[in-house]
Amino acid sequence: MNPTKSRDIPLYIYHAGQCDPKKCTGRKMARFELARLYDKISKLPRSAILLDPMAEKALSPADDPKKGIIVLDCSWEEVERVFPELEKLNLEHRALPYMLAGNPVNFGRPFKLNSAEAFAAALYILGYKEQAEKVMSKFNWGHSFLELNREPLEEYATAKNSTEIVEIQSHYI
Ligand SMILES: C[S@@+](CC[C@H](N)C(=O)[O-])C[C@H]1O[C@@H](n2cnc3c(N)ncnc32)[C@H](O)[C@@H]1O
Repeated sequence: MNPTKSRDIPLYIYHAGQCDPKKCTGRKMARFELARLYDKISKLPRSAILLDPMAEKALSPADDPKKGIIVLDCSWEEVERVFPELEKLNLEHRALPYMLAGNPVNFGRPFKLNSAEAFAAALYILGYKEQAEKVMSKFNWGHSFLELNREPLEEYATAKNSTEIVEIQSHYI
């Protein structure tokens, strides 16, 4: 049993200004006041968790999200160029384990989540399931992302640490 945690975790987006504003999930989250949007790296909070697909360590329930979670909203073609710009901030870089995108742009593609999916997945793994559902409720495909990944998400949420996350992930890849 892994009860859901009640207080919401602060969510931050560094917006690199590379996406189509009409399709951008980060901008939509900001409009609904579910996340704060920044266009300057210097304004981002320190000691938060940065969701980084290239990080060596996987996110796990052992991570402390109280200082918040940051997503870098940029084009997938630019991730290798933009992520190093955030190195100087001393953030906790974490990769999300194997999950499938549920959004129409990348439906069914492993690991390539959009910003809203990345937040929802991280919140779910960290035990903030209600907040994860709230984020996904603003998108008409949001429910399908959670349904598609419900089984691994439930398992990831029971892991003790990053090593266990990688072990669980190996059953899905
Ligand atoms: C590259 S942007 C693309 C945003 C997209 N244009 C949108 O409208 O949502 C997605 C961001 O979500 C986070 N993310 C996505 N998949 C991830 C993964 N497998 N591990 C860690 N972070 C991930 C990263 O912060 C990544 O930069």
